[in-house]
Amino acid sequence: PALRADVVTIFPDYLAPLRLSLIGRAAQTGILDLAVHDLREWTHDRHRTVDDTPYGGGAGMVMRPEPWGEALGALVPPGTTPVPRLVVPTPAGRRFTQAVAVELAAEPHLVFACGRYEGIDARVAADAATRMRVDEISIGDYVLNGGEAAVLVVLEAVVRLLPGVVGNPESLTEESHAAEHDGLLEGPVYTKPPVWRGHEVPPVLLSGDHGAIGRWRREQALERTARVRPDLVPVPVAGRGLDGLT
Ligand SMILES: Nc1cc(-c2ccc3ccn(Cc4ccc(CN5CCCCC5)cc4)c3c2)n[nH]1
Repeated sequence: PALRADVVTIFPDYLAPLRLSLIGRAAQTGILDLAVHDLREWTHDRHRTVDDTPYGGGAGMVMRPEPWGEALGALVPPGTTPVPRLVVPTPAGRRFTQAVAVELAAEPHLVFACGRYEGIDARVAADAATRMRVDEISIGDYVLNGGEAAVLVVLEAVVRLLPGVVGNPESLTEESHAAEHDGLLEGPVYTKPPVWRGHEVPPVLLSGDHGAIGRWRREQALERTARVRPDLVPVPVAGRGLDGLT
């Protein structure tokens, strides 16, 4: 497979959507080798306890280190090659962007640790870091109840970049945030009918003048980016003039 992905969670059913559509097909065709594991497999008490009260006080509960240590030890035994990257979703992680998705898509093996409660005992990541690259990732500045939704987001963004997953690889380079698109947002898209409820498709798109269409689309991308995401509008660097922006 191009990518092996192990997901550890106390809610394995939450990852069921990964069996659908594009990602499901990638798993079926063997491009992706996906395994979802229930963390409670690595508990040994009658109540299969995975959480406990936080040292230092504070609200909520913290996930105990022992089950995580055993789970990661079982999935990544010492000496495993290639060494996987451990992706730990957290509000306190580095920002997940298209560039990070491209980075992760180049990895042969990803292990996702889905936390719940107020998070995972910090020693789990510290201990794992002695054996693998630990990547704490935030999918945005808002607080979820756990890491599972973040794993769905990360895996969707990563798997669609793998060769053979998306029918038309061209579509991967013309979209928003793609480096080839200068990281601009893509403009509006249209299909038949040419007029719908009185709304016309911009005539240039029906003109067949591909130069004009390309310029129009660029202008639309710049306009939309300036309106919706001014932070993404490239600032012309001295000496580089407008190249690539015309
Ligand atoms: N991008 C993004 C990812 C996540 C995410 C990912 C993984 C887990 C695991 C648990 N939660 C819930 C949660 C809630 C509140 C806090 C705040 N923190 C608690 C300790 C004391 C200081 C404050 C932390 C964790 C998660 C949340 N949310 N958003």
